Amino acid sequence: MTNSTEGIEIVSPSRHVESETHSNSIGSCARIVPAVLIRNAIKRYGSGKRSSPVLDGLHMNVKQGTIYGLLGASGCGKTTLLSCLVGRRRLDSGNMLVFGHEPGSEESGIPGPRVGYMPQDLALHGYFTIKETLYYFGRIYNLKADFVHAQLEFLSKLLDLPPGDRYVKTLSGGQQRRVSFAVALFHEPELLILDEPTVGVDPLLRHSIWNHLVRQSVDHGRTVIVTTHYIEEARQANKIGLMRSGRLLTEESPENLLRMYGLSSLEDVFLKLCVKDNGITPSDGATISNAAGHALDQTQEGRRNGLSDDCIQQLESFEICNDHGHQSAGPFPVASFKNVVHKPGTSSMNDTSETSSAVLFTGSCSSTISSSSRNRNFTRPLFSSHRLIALVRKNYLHTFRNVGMFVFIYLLPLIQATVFNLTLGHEPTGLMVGIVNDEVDPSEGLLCNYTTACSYSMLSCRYLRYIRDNIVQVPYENLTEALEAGRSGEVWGVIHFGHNFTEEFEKRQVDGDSATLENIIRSRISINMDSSNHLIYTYIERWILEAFENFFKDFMRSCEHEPEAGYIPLEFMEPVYGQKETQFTEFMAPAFTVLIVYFMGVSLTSGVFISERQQGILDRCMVAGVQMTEILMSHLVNQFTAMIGQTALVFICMLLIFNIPCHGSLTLAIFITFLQSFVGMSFGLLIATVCDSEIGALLISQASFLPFTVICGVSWPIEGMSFYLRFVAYSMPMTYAIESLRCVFTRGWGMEQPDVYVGIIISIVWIFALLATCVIVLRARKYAG
Ligand SMILES: Nc1ncnc2c1ncn2[C@@H]1O[C@H](COP(=O)(O)OP(=O)(O)OP(=O)(O)O)[C@@H](O)[C@H]1O
Repeated sequence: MTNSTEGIEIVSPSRHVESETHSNSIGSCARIVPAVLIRNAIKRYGSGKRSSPVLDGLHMNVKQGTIYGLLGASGCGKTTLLSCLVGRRRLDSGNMLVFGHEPGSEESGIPGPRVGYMPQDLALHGYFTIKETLYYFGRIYNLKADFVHAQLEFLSKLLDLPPGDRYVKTLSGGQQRRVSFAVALFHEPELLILDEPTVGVDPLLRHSIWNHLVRQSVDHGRTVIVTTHYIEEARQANKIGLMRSGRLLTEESPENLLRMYGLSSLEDVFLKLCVKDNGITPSDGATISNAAGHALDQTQEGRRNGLSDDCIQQLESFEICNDHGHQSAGPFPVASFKNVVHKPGTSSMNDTSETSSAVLFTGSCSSTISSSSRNRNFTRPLFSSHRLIALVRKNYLHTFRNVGMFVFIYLLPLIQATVFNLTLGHEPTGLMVGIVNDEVDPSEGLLCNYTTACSYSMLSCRYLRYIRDNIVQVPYENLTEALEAGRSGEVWGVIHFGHNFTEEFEKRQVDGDSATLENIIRSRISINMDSSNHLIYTYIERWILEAFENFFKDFMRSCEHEPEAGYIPLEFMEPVYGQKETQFTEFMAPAFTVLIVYFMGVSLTSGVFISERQQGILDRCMVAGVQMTEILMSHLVNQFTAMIGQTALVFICMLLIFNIPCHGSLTLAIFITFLQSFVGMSFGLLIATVCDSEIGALLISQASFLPFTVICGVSWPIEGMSFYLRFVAYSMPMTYAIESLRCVFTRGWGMEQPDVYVGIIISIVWIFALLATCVIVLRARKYAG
């Protein structure tokens, strides 16, 4: 009997029940291979005293081609059970088989396209449109284009979805849940696992959703496990499992439950069972019969369904067989799935596959199902191109639809490089230095003159003219006043000339080796410095010395003496590498380039799949068959292009805009930088695999910034560190690379130099080590495929 609501065909529950009776009446073991079979399932969260079982000896049996309504109060463990069924969690003990195999095993094909999962969380990308969402999953499942198109139209009508170009984030909660539901239905899986699909859906639509589920089970033999808070809507299920505190109180058809308890509503039945359950302490995990009194255990149920005793024994031997870990050796169902073609009408997948039969039982109950589309072998390659393409495309959309992210990726490195060049390494200017020149005495006519001749006249004034403009000379009347200005921070230092400086200087020149100590003291220029700022102190000291050298040599020249005569016999010749006046910026530039790309890599990747994991998107994708290695690879592909852009921008900024010279091969310099970007990205991925929250990832990446920066010799030579700390410094991922890049930039060295190739080799070793650790962590956390 069929009805129609808004043009959608509604199949009445009565027809559905009729069909179930029919299928159950076939007394073949093949027919009873359950879609889901669970025995004595135990699952705890956490460990130690605080942990209590969420699943507590649960038994469950779901026949193929039926709808199973899983009901229970909030927190009773429904979602946990479903996540174990889809292979995202493992039981602590007990047995669970889906289509005859343990979920998560390769043979089961779950996770994978056999199952359609609608989690409780939305688990969708908000920046996708509805159409893009469904196309995305279409690519993940490798569905044919015409099938995808047809399904999109069909499900849009069935679920009354908003226009396909609406972004998911702009939809109402109810609309979003319907899109989520559509995703679960989209590829027409054999097993549908739906966690509260009808929340926020109006009654009319709920009705058509249920009718669609009924039709899926009746017409297409699909199995549906559905949780719902609307207990009465579960009347349309073939069987209901009433769950409480991690156990099933009963597992029966709605009609039987109502009949057995003589009640008119399932809510009342549930209430009655709960009241009974309060007086019961389950011993070895509550069985259906001991909990409810009236409900049947699986053996009884088997008898009701007309199964032979042999078959029932086989079902009962499930635990024994599985405990030995030899599914194929024992009497338990041994399904061997091989690839089959599955198209709309015949198969919707693009996978190359073949139809085959599957041995379901050994011994007297052996039976085969030929030409069954269920018997597929989902061997998982390391990655599949269609899933990888879907993931890469998704990542690009995420980047380019998110303005903040785009700016972060491409403008931030540019801004950082610009800020670096504008702020670091430049000579300080406007440094106030006090001058106390006791030689000058206007009352006695002793004033500064500006002669350049060979004349011992007011040499103090002559010397001061050689001091760079970076120093602002502030005259003071006397030394006490000037020193006071120094103490109060008005000047960085005080230069003092004695009363007869020029005279004493001349005497010292003439006396040479026989100059007296008194003469030496009177002829010197005394300087008091504020050394609280080391860099400024160093600059002023250097400029004062430099000024004296220039003054002295010029004076000697004006007197036609050899300029070097009488000056300290030290001469810094042309440097082997670089110039005499090499800017600090040039020293810092290679290190800063590495720093920028490294930490951009870390920041970009450290949060990549954390939000997806938090929102349940990652889980949903993995239930769809996506493997963690594919997710990692897709991020590597995406970050790769971002890294190319970032490295190019940083180099353009450094070399072209701020004219930092690169004396070696530019290609080599870019290669070393690029590798460091890769190291940063790998470290970021590791953070993402370890952390469960974005804030945790942010804290780790931020916390690593300062120690890494300081210890890698970015701004201070490693030679200045203590002996043991140097080992730590050299074990950091950036240290050798910075040295290597400096060698290329400033020395112009090439690959033949050990200092260069060691940096490259160590970067590559770091990349492999970090990525391998990622995979290990993901496997340990059960996120790997
Ligand atoms: N990852 C986790 N770590 C620790 N405890 C958890 C975790 N997930 C669930 N739990 C706890 O396990 C219990 C069962 O949770 P579950 O989500 O399976 O219940 P539920 O029946 O689906 O509830 P609801 O109907 O509200 O969704 C709850 O007490 C919950 O707090």
